[in-house]
Amino acid sequence: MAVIVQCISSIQELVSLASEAASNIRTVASFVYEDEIMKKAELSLQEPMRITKIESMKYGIIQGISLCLWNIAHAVALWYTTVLVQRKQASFENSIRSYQIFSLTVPSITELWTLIPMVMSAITILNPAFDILDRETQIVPDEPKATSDCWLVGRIEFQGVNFNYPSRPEITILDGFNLVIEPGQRVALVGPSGAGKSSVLALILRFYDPHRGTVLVDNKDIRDYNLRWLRRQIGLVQQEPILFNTSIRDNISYGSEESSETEIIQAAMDANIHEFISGLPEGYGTVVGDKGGQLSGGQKQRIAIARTLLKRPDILLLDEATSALDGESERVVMTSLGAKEWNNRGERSSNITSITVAHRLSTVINADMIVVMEKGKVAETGDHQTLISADDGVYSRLFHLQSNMKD
Ligand SMILES: Nc1ncnc2c1ncn2[C@@H]1O[C@H](COP(=O)(O)OP(=O)(O)OP(=O)(O)O)[C@@H](O)[C@H]1O
Repeated sequence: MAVIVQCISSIQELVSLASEAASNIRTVASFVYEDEIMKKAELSLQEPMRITKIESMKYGIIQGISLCLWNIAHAVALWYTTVLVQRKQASFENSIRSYQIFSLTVPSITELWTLIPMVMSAITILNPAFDILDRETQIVPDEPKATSDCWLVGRIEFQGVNFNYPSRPEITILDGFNLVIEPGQRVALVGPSGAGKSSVLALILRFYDPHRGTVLVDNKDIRDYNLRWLRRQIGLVQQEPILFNTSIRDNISYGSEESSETEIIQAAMDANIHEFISGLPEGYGTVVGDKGGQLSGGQKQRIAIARTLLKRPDILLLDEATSALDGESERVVMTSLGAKEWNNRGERSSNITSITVAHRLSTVINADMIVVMEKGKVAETGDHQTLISADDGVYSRLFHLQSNMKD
């Protein structure tokens, strides 16, 4: 059984290698790595080939032996039938009847025997799938009793949150993390790479639950909300937006299919991408290609922002979402995001709460509050002016470093 598992894992390795190489073909080609990929593919096929050869031989031998045994049994049965008839110990009629039953049933039994290895392989292949299906999720996505009938003002609070990823329990990502974000605040999370900024966003979206401490939204433990409903109130735009191989219109209205053309255009305008789309021969009907391959990084990001704005979230999370935009374009997008109120929905009178994770500090100077993170903790908070005036502060140091690099 172990050999079958090994064979399957080698084939899975090959499939993932091939799909990874195909979807990253530009990187592969630019590093002239095609031959290496082929070598790796051949290498990963060697073991399944060796196993398949041995298994085929075993199967052939079993088949041969069973066929041989069947023919011998056939001959013995025929011979014994003749003997019984000659000795008048059985009538000819009964002997033929018994022989017929024997010759019809025995091949089926032999056939069953040869099927056993195939059945065992099928069970081995299916077992991991059943294990996944049987796995109980710790975060219930659709708890009917959980809160889902309100709208959010967008106050977020982290109370003494300790967090580590389940795959690396020994590494503490957030360590006694405390933060209060008031409704409508535009907050920027900054700090060195690996400080835990994106992990903060992951906890707000409840991709994970904290190990210790509480995340509160509108003063209520995030675990008391219906998860699907909560995620519908939150908009997330990531650095690498996922676009589908369909029209720009469908990509923007993804998840908000009921939106009108006017609303789609307004979202595109807010994301500063309407002008570009209008200039295309097929406008909003332009198909963007596989993973948005026919668009630039900045255009993809702006379409993703438009898609999120159309969702009209109460809380907006931007994880390096404007990193591919030029300064002017970024300024326009950030200004329009800052002014979002959704008051045309008649439900909000204040701005939406937004949390932006950014490396380029020039993009966060207008934030209401800048949170500087270091090693899973809040190192400093304040607005740009306050933080820049603390000469020995982390923010001040990072800001001057980035300004000097530009000069
Ligand atoms: N899914 C995951 N499983 C295990 N560890 C992870 C996972 N995602 C992130 N990490 C680890 O958690 C730590 C914090 O990552 P996080 O992405 O939150 O940092 P960050 O401050 O946003 O970094 P960056 O600015 O480089 O994006 C890192 O050390 C990272 O390796």
